[in-house]
Amino acid sequence: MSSHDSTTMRPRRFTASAPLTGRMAVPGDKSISHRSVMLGALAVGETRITGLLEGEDVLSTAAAMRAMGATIERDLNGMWHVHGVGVGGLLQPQQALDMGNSGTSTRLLMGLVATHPITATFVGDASLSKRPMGRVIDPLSTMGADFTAAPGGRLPLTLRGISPAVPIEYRLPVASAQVKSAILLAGLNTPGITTVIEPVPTRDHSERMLRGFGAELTVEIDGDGTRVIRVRGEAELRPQNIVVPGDPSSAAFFVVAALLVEGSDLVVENVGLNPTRAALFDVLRAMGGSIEELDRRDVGGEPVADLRVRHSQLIGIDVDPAVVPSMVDEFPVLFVAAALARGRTVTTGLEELRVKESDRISAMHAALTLAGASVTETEDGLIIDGTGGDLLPGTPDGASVVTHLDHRIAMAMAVAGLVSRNGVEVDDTRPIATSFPVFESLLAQVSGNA
Ligand SMILES: O=C(O)C1=C[C@@H](OP(=O)(O)O)[C@@H](O)[C@H](O)C1
Ligand SMILES: C=C(OP(=O)(O)O)C(=O)O
Repeated sequence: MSSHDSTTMRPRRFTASAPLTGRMAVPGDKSISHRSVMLGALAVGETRITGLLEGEDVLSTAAAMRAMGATIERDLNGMWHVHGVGVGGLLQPQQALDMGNSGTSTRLLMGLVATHPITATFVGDASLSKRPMGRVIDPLSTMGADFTAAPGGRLPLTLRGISPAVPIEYRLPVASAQVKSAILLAGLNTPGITTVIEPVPTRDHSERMLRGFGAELTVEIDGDGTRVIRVRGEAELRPQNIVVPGDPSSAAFFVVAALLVEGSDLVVENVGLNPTRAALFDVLRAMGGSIEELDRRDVGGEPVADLRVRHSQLIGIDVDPAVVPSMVDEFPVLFVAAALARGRTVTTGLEELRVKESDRISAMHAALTLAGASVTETEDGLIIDGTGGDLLPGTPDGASVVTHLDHRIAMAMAVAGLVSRNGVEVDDTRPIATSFPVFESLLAQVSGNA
């Protein structure tokens, strides 16, 4: 599908909202959902998953694991049942694996296939086909896998896996949980110890879940914070009962919307607050946002709380680049918060945003500018001078913001529409279904339009 295919695009104008009130729950965490399906598919026996995110990205992972031999079914109560093939037991897929829009599916599955004696071709949509895969091709080649990729190390690509593979010690050149996870998953079916050295911590769901499934995995933290992660190969994974916590990256849109829309007082239930994911909420609090944690608890080995969010006058800040990995997907909606804050917000260190589903720095620069915000683009971030709480003008008649097949641009600009005078026209809402299929219905519910 093309991002400019006007025959099938689904445009929508998001307009000024009534206060967001009541209680709502966001769907399951996307990162944890992908990993639940993958690890379940590698365990021998039945893994049961409650709260799985049923978004297109996770369904791409499930289809690929089925194509490689796992049985994966959803029952009438919404519980997912995965019967795995065992580490080393993945079968050669008969057709190309369609990864849709999902970078996580692609990179993590490349890790799995790399150390099995099978060949798989990975294809994806126009957005995914622009994204760099060299960052996983390099370490997986060192382990012995062989790749034929489109120019620039992109999809479509064919991967010939190898078994036995060679264990490696790899220092991540870029802060990426996907690269880390690809290598750890490759290490599962590799004799000996595979080591990933992570100078900047990224989301640690793979480490937590691999341990939970019974893999021998250790994490050592050096004096300077560098993490050394070792996994012993030829692992035997044991099936698990998994409860997936709510996705903080999805909660982010409603938290920001409630902070910005006057009169809002909203409780977002069951939000995952793993410290490697939750920096957005700290940054918003530092900007003056009222976000209260209620009933902190553990769900599926992850910290979770209900968040009570009340409308607040936000103040611009300089965002510390050290927090970037722990809120990497939340910058589009943070930019919207900054556009309504009093004063200037400066973000730096966001180079990775340029290689997500879209170049999120330039996409948000263009989108917010069209909606009437005051935004300057730099090499590695945006500088935003906020309105001080006044509504944004909104997009002019006949013009719409371009989402470039990027769900987070679509949802961030939907939130901008709620605090605009004329509304914000988004060119295509279809990408929202990759991570948050019920976004629009939840928005209608909490703003009293259901
Ligand atoms: O490991 C994961 O589940 C993810 C890691 C991040 O990507 P990078 O590893 O490319 O930073 C993030 O942007 C993505 O949405 C999910
Ligand atoms: C970057 C994202 O996902 P992925 O890399 O899996 O496409 C995201 O969900 O914002």
